[in-house]
Amino acid sequence: MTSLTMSPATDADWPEIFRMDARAFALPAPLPDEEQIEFRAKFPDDATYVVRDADRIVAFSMYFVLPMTVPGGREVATAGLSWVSVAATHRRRGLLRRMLDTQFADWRAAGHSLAILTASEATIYERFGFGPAVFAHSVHIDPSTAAFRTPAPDDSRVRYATADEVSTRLPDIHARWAATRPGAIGRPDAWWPSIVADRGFRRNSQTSGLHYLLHDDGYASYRIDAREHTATVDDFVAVTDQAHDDLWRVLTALDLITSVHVDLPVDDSLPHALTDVRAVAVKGLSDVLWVSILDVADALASRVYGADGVIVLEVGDAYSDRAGRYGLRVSDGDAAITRTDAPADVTLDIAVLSSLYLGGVAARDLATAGRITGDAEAVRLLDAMFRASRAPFSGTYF
Ligand SMILES: CC(=O)SCCNC(=O)CCNC(=O)[C@H](O)C(C)(C)COP(=O)(O)OP(=O)(O)OC[C@H]1O[C@@H](n2cnc3c(N)ncnc32)[C@H](O)[C@@H]1OP(=O)(O)O
Repeated sequence: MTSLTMSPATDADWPEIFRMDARAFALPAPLPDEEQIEFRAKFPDDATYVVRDADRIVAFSMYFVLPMTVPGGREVATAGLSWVSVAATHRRRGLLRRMLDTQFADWRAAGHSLAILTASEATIYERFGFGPAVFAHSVHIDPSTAAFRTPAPDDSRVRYATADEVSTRLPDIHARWAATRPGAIGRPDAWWPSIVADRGFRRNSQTSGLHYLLHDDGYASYRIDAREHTATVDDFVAVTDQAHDDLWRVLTALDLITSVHVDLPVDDSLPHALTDVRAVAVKGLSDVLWVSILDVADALASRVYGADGVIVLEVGDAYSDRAGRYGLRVSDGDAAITRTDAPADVTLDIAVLSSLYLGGVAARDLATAGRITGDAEAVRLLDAMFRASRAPFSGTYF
């Protein structure tokens, strides 16, 4: 390990970083130049690390600063860990741990109270205090049975749009949507070109480019698989219920399409708007966003709660220094948090508290699974406090 050094990435490192990450993430390699340029434009200069073995790069990690909506509607700047890769030649020698130790210190120094990530595997990040916090249903919709209960409006405001129109309209629509959903991740300006660009490596020879549907209060993009006659929704954002239904009326009535595939929030209203609830078949449940609370008092004070009350949490943390006893006093939905010596009502790990944070996992279920201990009354209160009015949905993979 002594020959291994860690330092911020320099401009000259990027071609090698792209080669290494393409190998690690099983992406097509080499990545075309235009895609490398697009990716590079998304990365901040001051938040990237490489590990070198002599003069070769053998590991990389970075983070974005990403706004995330928390229950109650406040937007919190989070540290979004991403592009973590360790060369197959150097795996399981502690490089991920070493990079994360540095990232954690950076996040703390920058004053972030929350870190987030989209995980390649579900067994890696709990040891660092991350818990799965946002889930999505992967669904297949059968257009032949997907009839809406109410007639279509005469004046549907959904239209096909060009990439240029979409580029102009999406940022505003997306920001308006993000304010309505806990867990929604805001997209930095530098991300839009690559989201709309529809680059070739995201499709195979049978798959169409992106088709864009636009509404004053929403949009959707999808691709068609010409051999399977399926459509896969790439992005779906609706600020209003009307936009949601108007867009889905179009997407569920695409001629010659036998199945529409999409990831939906777990509380999406679509099945209930249809005459046949089985038209929306849930094929899987995925853990789309992991959260780690970095500063317990700050993070817990940022969100709004579903029930008032007083509870003492005994938080465990085997990775860093978040362990301790925290008193949570909620009044009119707002919390005051203090360190306390009072007896604990419930005991839970920092990863479990992080899973609860956005309201996407119920305290009751975690207690049933043995991940929270405490008497039934305390668990009921914890459950009621951490509920959110809507299931969280992040909407962006990074
Ligand atoms: C946020 C993101 O970017 S998610 C993407 C993560 N990257 C990938 O999946 C790309 C392919 N994989 C890799 O590049 C690497 O295998 C990594 C990054 C997952 C792991 O890197 P390594 O340097 O091998 O991990 P490191 O040796 O530091 O292990 C740290 C701990 O995590 C554990 N661990 C590492 N990888 C895994 C895994 N895939 N599954 C379960 N546990 C794992 C190790 O056993 C070790 O446990 P311990 O310290 O508690 O005993």
